[in-house]
Amino acid sequence: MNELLTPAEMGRADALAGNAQALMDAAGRAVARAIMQRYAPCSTLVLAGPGNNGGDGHVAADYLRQAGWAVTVRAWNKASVAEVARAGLVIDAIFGAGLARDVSPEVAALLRAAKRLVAIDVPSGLDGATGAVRGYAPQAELTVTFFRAKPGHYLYPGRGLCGELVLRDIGLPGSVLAQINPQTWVNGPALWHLPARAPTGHKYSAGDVSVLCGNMPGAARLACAGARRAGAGMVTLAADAPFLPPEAGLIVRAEPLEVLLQDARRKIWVCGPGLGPLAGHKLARLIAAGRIIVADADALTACAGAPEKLRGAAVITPHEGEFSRVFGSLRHDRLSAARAAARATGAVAVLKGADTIIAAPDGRAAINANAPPYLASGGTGDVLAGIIAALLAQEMPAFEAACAAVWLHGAAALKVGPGLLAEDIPAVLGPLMARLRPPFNPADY
Ligand SMILES: NC(=O)C1=CN([C@@H]2O[C@H](COP(=O)(O)OP(=O)(O)OC[C@H]3O[C@@H](n4cnc5c(N)ncnc54)[C@H](OP(=O)(O)O)[C@@H]3O)[C@@H](O)[C@H]2O)[C@@H](O)CC1
Ligand SMILES: Nc1ncnc2c1ncn2[C@@H]1O[C@H](COP(=O)(O)OP(=O)(O)O)[C@@H](O)[C@H]1O
Ligand SMILES: [K+]
Repeated sequence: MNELLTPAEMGRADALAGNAQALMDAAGRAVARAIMQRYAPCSTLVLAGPGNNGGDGHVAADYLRQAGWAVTVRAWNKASVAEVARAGLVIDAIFGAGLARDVSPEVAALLRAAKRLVAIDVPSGLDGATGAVRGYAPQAELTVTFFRAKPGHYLYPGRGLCGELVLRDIGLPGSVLAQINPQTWVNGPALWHLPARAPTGHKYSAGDVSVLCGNMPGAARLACAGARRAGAGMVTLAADAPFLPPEAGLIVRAEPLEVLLQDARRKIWVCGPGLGPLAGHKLARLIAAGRIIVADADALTACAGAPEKLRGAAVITPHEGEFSRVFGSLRHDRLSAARAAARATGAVAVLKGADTIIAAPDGRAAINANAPPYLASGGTGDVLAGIIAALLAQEMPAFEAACAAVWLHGAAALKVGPGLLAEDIPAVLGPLMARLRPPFNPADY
């Protein structure tokens, strides 16, 4: 159920399944049930559009009436703002997957008048492929969608407009997915497996991560803490100058980068957090040396307007500001922009934010949905870069490593709770990862 289907892919699923009438009956019934489970009977107005979304609305009205509800159905172009405003509950069945252009000001005025609104499939005006609003889209209390959710249910602003999202099975067989071959998922443990630790492993076999340290050493140290707690066997803070670390166990090397690169075991590098103006030069050096690189923060800023300089990095982790600096301003379709960035650089692109997108150069993409808003706190991105590096060091493929790290980062933040500081995240990673790793069974070895 992790797959996300664009409206176009959902159309193909419908066509492959065939029995349109039965699907519509199941969809309308699912909407009526979801409403009856959450609301007391009240004067209900269905705004029905010209396509199948409107058809679902008619069916839902029939089921609600059978249950004794007072329901009026109005065609979307016949309803008045006044009757919408009077209704106790409005069921928005105007446009769903067939939204083809911006909604008109007249439709927007109708939807705006609703006091309480339940959306069928999507709030009308919400682009299911991108999460963008086309003209206007109302705030729903509840959105009932069918078979598989859409990217727009998980991407802001759409995610915020859906209210509670309910996904219902309507009898469409999962086997149609084999023909559609969806390439977008909600991020979660079903997409990746954390590597097992061999009982005979040593610190280098669990992975060696080096973190470049520059003029803001706190950021690099946070990345080190993330990497150490996410299971890297050896983590080195590569400082250019002698540096006294307060935490025991953090290995600091003050040799020049060229000297450190002579050690072939130093395969995985975090380049960027707190690195300062030398970040561009150091990134180029690491790429030339064929290292596996997580490029973050200052390394991204050093590539402003020059995404080709990131070719050779394994994972890039821009927030929206850094992304815009490198790739140009982000418009309404961040999912496509992240995919294009991954294609252009050959790196897995992690576009960070409330709805972090992880995109692979081959077109796969995951949208993360478990991160609480208090994760937005200085330094949490540095910790994330370290977690990704640690999972790369444990030989997870780049897309899976980035997805797993983003999910663990969000889950860790939830576990810490409000008031979180970046340095709280590493401490809770161990127990979280222990639950997800394959069970350790000596008999297997
Ligand atoms: N598997 C599933 O999930 C199932 C899904 N089902 C349901 O089907 C829904 C999709 O149905 P759908 O394809 O008929 O499209 P829908 O959204 O009703 O709109 C199309 C109409 O709107 C019009 N139109 C578009 N934009 C407009 C605008 N801005 N302003 C004005 N008009 C606009 C467009 O006009 P046109 O562009 O052709 O001029 C066309 O007439 C889906 O959301 C779900 O509810 C279930 O029934 C069964 C299983
Ligand atoms: N509203 C939000 N909800 C959930 N997570 C968020 C939100 N805003 C930002 N984040 C997450 O917080 C982290 C911030 O990283 P970043 O912007 O690099 O900050 P820093 O440079 O201070 O480490 C990212 O993982 C991002 O996905
Ligand atoms: K709708």
